Amino acid sequence: MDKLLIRGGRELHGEVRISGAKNAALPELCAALLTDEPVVLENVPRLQDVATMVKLIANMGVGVEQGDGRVRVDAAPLHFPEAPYELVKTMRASVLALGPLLARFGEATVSLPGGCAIGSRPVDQHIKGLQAMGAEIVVEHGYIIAKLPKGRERLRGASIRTDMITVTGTENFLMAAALAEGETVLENAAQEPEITDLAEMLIKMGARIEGQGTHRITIQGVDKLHGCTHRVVADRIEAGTFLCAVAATGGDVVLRHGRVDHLEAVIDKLRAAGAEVTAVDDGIRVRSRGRLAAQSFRTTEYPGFPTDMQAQFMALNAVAQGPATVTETIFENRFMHVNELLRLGAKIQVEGKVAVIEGVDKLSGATVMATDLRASASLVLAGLVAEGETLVDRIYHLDRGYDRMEAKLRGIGADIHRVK
Ligand SMILES: CC(=O)N[C@H]1[C@@H](OP(=O)(O)OP(=O)(O)OC[C@H]2O[C@@H](n3ccc(=O)[nH]c3=O)[C@H](O)[C@@H]2O)O[C@H](CO)[C@@H](O)[C@@H]1O
Ligand SMILES: C=C(OP(=O)(O)O)C(=O)O
Repeated sequence: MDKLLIRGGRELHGEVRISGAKNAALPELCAALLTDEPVVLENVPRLQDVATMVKLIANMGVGVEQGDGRVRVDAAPLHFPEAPYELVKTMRASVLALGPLLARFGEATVSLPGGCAIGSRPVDQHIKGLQAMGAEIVVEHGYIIAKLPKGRERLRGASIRTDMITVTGTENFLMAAALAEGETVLENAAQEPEITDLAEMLIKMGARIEGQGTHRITIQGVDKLHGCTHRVVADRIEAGTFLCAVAATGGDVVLRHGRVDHLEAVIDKLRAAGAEVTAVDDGIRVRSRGRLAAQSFRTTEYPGFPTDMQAQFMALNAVAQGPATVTETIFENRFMHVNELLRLGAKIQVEGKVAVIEGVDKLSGATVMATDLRASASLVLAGLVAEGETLVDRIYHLDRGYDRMEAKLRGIGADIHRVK
């Protein structure tokens, strides 16, 4: 099993190219299932979840060609509208196949994604919303089995208000509603940039959507969608991770393609901590010197502080000056990195949803174990600032969602290597 060996204590300097967003590429690969014409996605990140999604749709009979960050999807030959457990178990985003399959074929069988390290993550809201659109859904033997009632050819538009804001739920409804009969109104919709990017792609395919980027999205269903070429939006979480890395280690780095406007909550905290963050031509520049001031924050839905950045900012707080509280409001079990940070010498106490961090002068390298995607990134950041060697085990979690992270870090001066 691959591990990362990091020798900490180096400043980071230079330029990093931010890849396309995992959390946009995954729904967009599923959106390509909505049409029998070819769809080309550009700027697709090279990471394990994308490979899994490609495998999942290829298994349905879809033609997929890949190369140079482009993926061409031809869903005309799709004949098996199913997502089996073996492929779904490693990636919750597989549930995004449900809406498009149901909308185009009137049936779908998708394995329940199951719980994962960060929380139980049910999909009840996805099911409830699609039922409101006329689907008959049962959950049996670990599968969501959905179909249209006899005599119906299309989903019908509906007014859907979810109990909480759900990102992939909103995406499933957007894709399903694009081909439904009549109008769908999504109240309490997620506003993440990945939602807006998906909506823009669907509009290129002929969908009629208004209100993306707000809590109320209206979709007028159309009979047919066509092919398109779409460039995946830059990954704000990858950019945020590099921002925290440079802020914590010190240095001066430009994140090419990074978007300041998608990271305001994180950048506000970095500036308050003492890092200099500015918008530059097609990118973000971050400069940092000396010890930062620890920052308290609560994770909330976009445009609030993203839960997907909580672990990385916690690593920065661990070596900053003063106390800070971090409150995780989205997932019930997203402090798995804390015990590993403690092994590096951090001082953190967790009480329910709140972690209290007392910044220490230095961390010291040790062997630590990654438990989920962003926890892994947090441990890498901690390793970059720790004295001596840190070995991060189980980095398959990191590979799920980062495009060659260690190569990018090496490119700006980090001493980090993949070892067996
Ligand atoms: C592939 C992808 O885009 N993943 C992102 C997406 O995950 P994902 O879309 O799975 O996260 P949601 O926005 O759905 O989850 C928000 C909260 O709602 C709960 N919930 C959600 C749906 C449902 O049917 N029932 C229910 O109870 C969840 O357990 C969680 O507590 O948004 C999360 C929150 O920003 C991010 O951390 C993930 O990186
Ligand atoms: C939790 C994440 O992803 P997923 O929803 O794919 O598990 C993430 O990107 O941090």
